[in-house]
Amino acid sequence: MIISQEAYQIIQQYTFPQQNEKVALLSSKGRILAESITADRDFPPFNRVAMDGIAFAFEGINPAAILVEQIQFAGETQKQLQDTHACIEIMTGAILPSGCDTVVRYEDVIIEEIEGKKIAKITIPFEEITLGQNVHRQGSDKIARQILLEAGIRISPAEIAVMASVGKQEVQVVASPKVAVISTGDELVDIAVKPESHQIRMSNSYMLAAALQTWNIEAQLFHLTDDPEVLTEKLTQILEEHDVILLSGGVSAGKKDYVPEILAQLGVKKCFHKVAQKPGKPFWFGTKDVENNEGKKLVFALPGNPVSTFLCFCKYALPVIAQQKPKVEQVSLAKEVFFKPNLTYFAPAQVYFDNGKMLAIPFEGSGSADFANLTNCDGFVELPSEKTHFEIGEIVNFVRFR
Ligand SMILES: Nc1nc2c(c(=O)[nH]1)N[C@H]1C(S)=C(S)[C@@H](COP(=O)(O)OP(=O)(O)OC[C@H]3O[C@@H](n4cnc5c(N)ncnc54)[C@H](O)[C@@H]3O)O[C@H]1N2
Ligand code: MOO
Ligand SMILES: [Mg+2]
Repeated sequence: MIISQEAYQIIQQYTFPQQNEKVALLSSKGRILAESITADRDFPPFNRVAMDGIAFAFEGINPAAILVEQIQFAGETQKQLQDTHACIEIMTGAILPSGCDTVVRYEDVIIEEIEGKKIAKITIPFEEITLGQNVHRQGSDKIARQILLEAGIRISPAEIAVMASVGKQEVQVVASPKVAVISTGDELVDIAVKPESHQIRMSNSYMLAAALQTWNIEAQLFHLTDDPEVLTEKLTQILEEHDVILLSGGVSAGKKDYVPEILAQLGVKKCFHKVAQKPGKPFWFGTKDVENNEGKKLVFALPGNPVSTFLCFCKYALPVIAQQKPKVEQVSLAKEVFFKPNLTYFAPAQVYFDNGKMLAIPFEGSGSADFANLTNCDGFVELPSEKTHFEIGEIVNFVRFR
């Protein structure tokens, strides 16, 4: 049996077989960028006016009387200032007219009709105006051919905006793994079936598929009975067709817990079986080589008790599947916990903010089969194995699922 930190380290060494794919810009949200994105033109691409008002040449202007020559709207081609002492009315987003270098906003100007001419007068002290104000200079943010986004970053709406602005309609991203979620067990029926008194509906598959969906990863769902022939035949095929396999159930000490043995027979190399933790002690993990790829097929055989399944998925599997190192969150315990066994204890907990501090109330429920208890919780507090009493105010790690 290995400790939780070791199990985590072992799994993080691996990646599923890496491939890239091209997707429509909007479908790239949440994915990992597999190409670098360069600026096709300067940012902004022209001297962009930043305030509605008047534009003029700063040098030699008479703030008390400035002739308004015309208006330059956003989206119009660039206009030209004729008289260096005059101005052009200007709108935010317009290109700065040639001959102008400074913009004063409408709030600081009065424009009057005098003898059929429009005359602007600046109403604030001229010392408050600076040369070039309210002009977002061409190339002041980024310059053409500069790299805007490096390959390897995760795409959020901010990156989508940058890519849209350089005209990227399709984006090269790292392909999501092909994931199989497999429930095992003779006692399980699908949710469409009314269970007999000795049966239960399978909930683990739906829990895992839903968790993957939040990362835009689609999973194919399977149910296999506790029959060595069925397991062998189906797992052979599933292993061929998928990069990541998430099994639940059949990994403990039961007479029909065949999963580890059959995976080994199918060439999945065991990395470990059993982790010194509660829940999820019987967790099994292995890998299978893939030809011409550094990545490996990753097989997570999760213990069947739903809280164990979910903890092992959140703590160990999701970071590699989503290729996202979890943010290390720490919380302060708001309730004391006693836990005797020499195991890392992942206790379900609800978190809330108080005075800028994140507090966690452990909701231990009635154990690793009590998955309804998770609906009150946001994640698991990670309580180290070295201690048996965890006091109020103690700072511990938090594995978040909500
Ligand atoms: N003699 C021992 N017995 C058990 C040990 C042990 O160390 N020695 N470990 C216990 C622990 S801890 C766990 S966790 C479970 C893990 O068991 P398995 O991985 O073999 O899972 P199953 O036996 O197939 O099922 C356990 C439990 O979970 C329910 N289950 C399974 N799949 C689903 C599903 N898809 N949806 C909902 N519920 C599911 C299943 O009906 C069982 O009740 O073993 C202990 N035993
Ligand atoms: O891992 Mo088991 O979940 O302790 O019941
Ligand atoms: Mg079992």
